[in-house]
Amino acid sequence: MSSTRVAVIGAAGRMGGAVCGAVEAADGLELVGRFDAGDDLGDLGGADVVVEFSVPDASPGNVAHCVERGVHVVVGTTGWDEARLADLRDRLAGHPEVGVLVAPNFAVGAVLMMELARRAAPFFESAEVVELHHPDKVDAPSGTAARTADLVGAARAEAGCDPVPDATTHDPEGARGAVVHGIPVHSVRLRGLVAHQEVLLGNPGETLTIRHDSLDRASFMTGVVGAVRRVADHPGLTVGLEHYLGLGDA
Ligand SMILES: NC(=O)c1ccc[n+]([C@@H]2O[C@H](COP(=O)([O-])OP(=O)(O)OC[C@H]3O[C@@H](n4cnc5c(N)ncnc54)[C@H](O)[C@@H]3O)[C@@H](O)[C@H]2O)c1
Ligand SMILES: O=C(O)C1=N[C@H](C(=O)O)CCC1
Repeated sequence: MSSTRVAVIGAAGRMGGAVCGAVEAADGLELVGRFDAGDDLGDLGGADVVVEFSVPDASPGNVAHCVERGVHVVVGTTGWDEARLADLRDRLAGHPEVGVLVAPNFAVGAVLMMELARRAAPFFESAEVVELHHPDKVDAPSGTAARTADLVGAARAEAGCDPVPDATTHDPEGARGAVVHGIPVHSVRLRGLVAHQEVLLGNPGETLTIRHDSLDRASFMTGVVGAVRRVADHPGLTVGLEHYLGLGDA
């Protein structure tokens, strides 16, 4: 059987570099292109699948370039809000054979953390998300935290839960953090960290904390390589690796 040709966009970055190594080490995958800022993407090195880990403002244009050329894309870059996803869905309608996976986190433990939080949140009065990352990260809150808050907020709304209780009336410094889908989200940036998150759930007399730690970028590689192998079998847009793992809603 012939190998799958893979190109990486953002190849000079922390994730892109790790992905290039993982692709080179994987059976049945061949690394045919490394692209970074300022490069002409051209024919993408003849790739069947592109892995895209760049920056939020560049990612939609890079993905559009791939889709227009009929190339499947595995996207790890953050910043894919509803408006950007809607534009991508429209673009894919003209290329129904192309598969694109947009996943805020490729670590299996993080995927399970989000799924467990989604299921648990309607059983608790309070829910908050704390994400902790290395200080070279440019976006806040993290894509994982935003997605977690979205999933938790939607599950609570569907179950008819009240808003999370919060008596704060005076917060001149914004200490209560961002609010995503009704869920407070707090971002820590600390030298020494990689990528970590806690989902805090509370009821009278009890709390439940669901925590995930990526201690090394190796944690993302099994998910990325698995997605490269599967993306052609999932035409259209898929948001979240859980859908490739048999978890989550359709
Ligand atoms: N989904 C996941 O599992 C996961 C895991 C880690 C990081 N991320 C996300 O991946 C992205 C990259 O993270 P990182 O730590 O590798 O960042 P990084 O800054 O190390 O790498 C980003 C790379 O993108 C390049 N770049 C900038 N503009 C570009 C353009 N127009 N076209 C092509 N490349 C361009 C930069 O030069 C750089 O080499 C971030 O959005 C981050 O949040 C996602
Ligand atoms: O290191 C990063 O940057 C990460 N970004 C993703 C996010 O924003 O959720 C995934 C975790 C690591």
